[in-house]
Amino acid sequence: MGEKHINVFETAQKQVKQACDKLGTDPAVYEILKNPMRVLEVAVPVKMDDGTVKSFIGYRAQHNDAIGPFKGGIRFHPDVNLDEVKALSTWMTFKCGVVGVPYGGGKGGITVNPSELSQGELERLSRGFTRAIAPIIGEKVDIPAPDVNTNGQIMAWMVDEYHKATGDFQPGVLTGKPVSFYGSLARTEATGYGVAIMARDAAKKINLPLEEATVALQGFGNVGSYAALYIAEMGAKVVAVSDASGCIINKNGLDVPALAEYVKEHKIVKDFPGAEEVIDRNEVFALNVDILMPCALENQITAENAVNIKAKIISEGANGPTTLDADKILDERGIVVVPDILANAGGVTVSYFEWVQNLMRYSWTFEEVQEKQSQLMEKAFNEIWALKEEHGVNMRVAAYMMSIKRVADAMKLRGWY
Ligand SMILES: NC(=O)C1=CN([C@@H]2O[C@H](COP(=O)(O)OP(=O)(O)OC[C@H]3O[C@@H](n4cnc5c(N)ncnc54)[C@H](OP(=O)(O)O)[C@@H]3O)[C@@H](O)[C@H]2O)C=CC1
Ligand SMILES: O=C(O)CCC(=O)C(=O)O
Repeated sequence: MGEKHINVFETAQKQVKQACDKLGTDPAVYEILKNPMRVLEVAVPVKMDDGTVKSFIGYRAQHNDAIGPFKGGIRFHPDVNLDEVKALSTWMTFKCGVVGVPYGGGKGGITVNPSELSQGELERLSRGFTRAIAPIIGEKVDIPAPDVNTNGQIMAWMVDEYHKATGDFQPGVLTGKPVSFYGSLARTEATGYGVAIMARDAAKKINLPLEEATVALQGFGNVGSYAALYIAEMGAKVVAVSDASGCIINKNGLDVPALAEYVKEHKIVKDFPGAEEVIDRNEVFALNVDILMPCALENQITAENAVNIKAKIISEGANGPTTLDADKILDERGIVVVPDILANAGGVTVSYFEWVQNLMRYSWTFEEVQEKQSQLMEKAFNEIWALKEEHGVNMRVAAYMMSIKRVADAMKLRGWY
């Protein structure tokens, strides 16, 4: 499934335009925000294990830094392309604005299937990409982090390579690092934890007791696995989980910690012994559940499958999982969508805490970090819910309205328009 032909950068631009129109902002605001301020495309030659050299294309998009340094992950995936990176950097600007962390938006990626690389090739590619983007990143300038198929080890290599390339040891130049190397406790869990908190808050608003709620997730990587673990811990029943291999079901509830252990070892969900049934991965959205958590990639909830959705709440773990047409259908059908720029903002929120700890050379406990994260996200949720009620818009439009106003105010004060 997934409508790859839908251009996600055009989606991002339309989302921004819609909220600018609703706010009645000065035309200059959309004129500035419709494109990233800077985009760098690089070709990274890598010596492969067989002695050949392969050149990989990568990007770093810097959307807007009116509020603070550019911030956003780096994705390694075969579908990475310029428009995708531009869209993801746009979404980052407004995600940071929603939770009020002092950053603008950035995003990077390399067009590569990392599962085809050896560990040595992966390291050389990560280091080569860091050297290529080193001139435009920095602890106070642009701070990358993990995204799809990147992790703490890759962030640690990148900090090391940045140090070698610049002679400047800046552990805060990347976040999402291993805890034993300037990482923050609770960063690995943060995005999924936030997705679960946002689903819980939405359930409260529509009087859906979590203990009676059923949940289905698309994607069981970093975001999906922790979203599932936390929503189960909060009392809901996770009945379905999909990944690229298929969708597993247990109507009595999957044992999520056991599934997480299983996937660590076997990589795929399909053969998990605790499943009652395995269905096609594309059927996950049509299941009879109360809460859906898309935690994979863009353009997954489409006009075609949105009509079959039975859930009352969608908490978007992925960036851009819902197409514009699908959004309209979900809205008309009264389904509460907690938009990506709020639902998955836990990652960048705790990245911010990691960066603050790096700059202070100090560390907080796991509980302190999670407490700070939930406070920021719940505050944002309540503000957005109130705005949605006040203006009669959905949560996505309300989230953009709140965030655009913050960015626009900063741009105005800086004299950009
Ligand atoms: N990591 C973070 O902190 C943040 C991530 N996000 C967003 O969350 C999403 C997921 O990221 P993350 O968890 O880090 O990435 P991971 O690489 O850890 O996991 C991605 C998951 O999506 C699955 N997947 C891919 N295609 C499909 C499909 N067609 N159907 C079902 N499952 C599929 C993968 O399955 P398989 O392994 O079988 O390929 C895997 O389980 C992305 O949109 C990312 O931008 C947002 C905020 C922060
Ligand atoms: O942790 C971060 O800085 C950014 C994470 C990210 O890429 C995202 O929120 O999409």
